[in-house]
Amino acid sequence: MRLPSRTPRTNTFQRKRGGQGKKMDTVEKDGVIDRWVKKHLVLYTGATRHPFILSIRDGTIDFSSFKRWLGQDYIFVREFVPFTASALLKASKNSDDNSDMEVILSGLASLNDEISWFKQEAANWDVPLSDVVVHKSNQNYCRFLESLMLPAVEYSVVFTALWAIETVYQESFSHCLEDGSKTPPELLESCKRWGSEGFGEFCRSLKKVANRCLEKAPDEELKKAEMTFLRVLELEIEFWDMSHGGP
Ligand SMILES: Cc1ncc(CNC=O)c(N)n1
Repeated sequence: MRLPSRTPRTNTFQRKRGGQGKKMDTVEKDGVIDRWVKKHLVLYTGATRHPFILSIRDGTIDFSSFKRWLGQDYIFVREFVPFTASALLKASKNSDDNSDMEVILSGLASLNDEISWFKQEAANWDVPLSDVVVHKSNQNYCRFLESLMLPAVEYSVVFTALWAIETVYQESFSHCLEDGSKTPPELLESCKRWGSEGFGEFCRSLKKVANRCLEKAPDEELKKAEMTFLRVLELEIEFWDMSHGGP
């Protein structure tokens, strides 16, 4: 199978210049993150082009799957808040760049809106959030987040996870908004939450921070961060499987 080539939109330097690969010196060198995405492209594509997402994009999604996802994701996002807060705490202690904290803080602020949005959306879809039974895949993912909140976990590892978790959603939901997609109108709001250009910009900021930390990290830490990236991809796939009605 030939995998689709990625658009050069991750290349912010080139984008800002409005260039289409004019001169070699305008092409930014791949950072650690891009190298990992290329190295693990099959797993990455598995997480960002999952059948659940493809069924939203082609309009064949079963709304009961969407409702299952909604209830489970609300639980996940509640756990994601303290995880993001733990990243903020590490940024305030370890970071050599003051703007890191602002990037995470904007993420926390949008999580505040997101929780309200989930409550409203659940009410619209008649999903009672108070009696959602947490699915095993979700439990595993939440437990993994908890393990990353421990003080001993390095900042670069936490940031890699944060970037990967947000980016899987961004790449997935933006795919449902592209020209030619047949996303049901009822689901457009959800897709825009993560698929919008604003969220894309946020993910690029996360990536810059992650790359900067990883470039300075010793080999051992780099290995840990790469394993964490892979684990996030696996957990995201399991989360989609669960939503899609898988095991
Ligand atoms: C399972 C999962 N992964 C990533 C996200 C996106 N981050 C915050 O909303 C999410 N909501 N759920």
